[in-house]
Amino acid sequence: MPEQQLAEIEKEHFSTPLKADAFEMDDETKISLISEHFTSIMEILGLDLSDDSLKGTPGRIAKMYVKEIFSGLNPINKPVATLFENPYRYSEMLVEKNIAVFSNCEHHFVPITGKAHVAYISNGKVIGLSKLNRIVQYYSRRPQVQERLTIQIAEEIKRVMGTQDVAVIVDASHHCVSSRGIQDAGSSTVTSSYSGKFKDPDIRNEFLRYIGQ
Ligand SMILES: Nc1nc2c(ncn2[C@@H]2O[C@H](COP(=O)(O)OP(=O)(O)OP(=O)(O)O)[C@@H](O)[C@H]2O)c(=O)[nH]1
Ligand SMILES: [Zn+2]
Repeated sequence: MPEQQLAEIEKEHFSTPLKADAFEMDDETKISLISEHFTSIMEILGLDLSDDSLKGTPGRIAKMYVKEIFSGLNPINKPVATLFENPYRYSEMLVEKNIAVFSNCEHHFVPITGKAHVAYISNGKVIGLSKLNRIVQYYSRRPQVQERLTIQIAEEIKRVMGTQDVAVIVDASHHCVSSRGIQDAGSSTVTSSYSGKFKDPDIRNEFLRYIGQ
């Protein structure tokens, strides 16, 4: 098994709970099995799978789970960060704000949608901006709780940039709260992670000002 897959299974307090054999099955087998199981779910619900519009749904869902919305479970899909030298000696914080978050709640498997705002202070290198968006997208593409998503994004930026000076805010709506259950469409959930220099209230406030909070 590739090293990054093993590393993902070895548990940190912020790791997604994964089975030891999580990556032993290939994607095509996962898609085929999920499709079979989803066929059963739809049949139990009473749907007629010979219908032209419904018949492809189990396969579509299986492919979507493995290749799209849960593709971030497999560290093979983790974005590789492009780092650059910092000859211009930019030493202030860099903020990437309003990064789209499309995730799914691990309790109900319905969407979590919102925004992430991330910041770091360079420890020598700078990162290609889009890689910050990609890190957010990668960890969003798992069944999630927002607290863990926030920490996973922060830990990955710290690891890649070799600095503790990282801040992350996620502001998201949970469809399990809006479309079912309590059915409160107006509320959203804000989570944050501040490390290193961002523990300083002045630095933290500068970040909050940039993101308009
Ligand atoms: N802390 C946290 N809770 C979450 C998150 N996403 C969903 N939840 C909550 O997880 C809880 C699951 O509670 P249960 O009581 O087992 O589920 P339920 O019967 O469907 O609860 P209701 O949503 O209240 O109908 C709910 O209160 C959800 O709102 C998240 O990202 N973080
Ligand atoms: Zn939920």
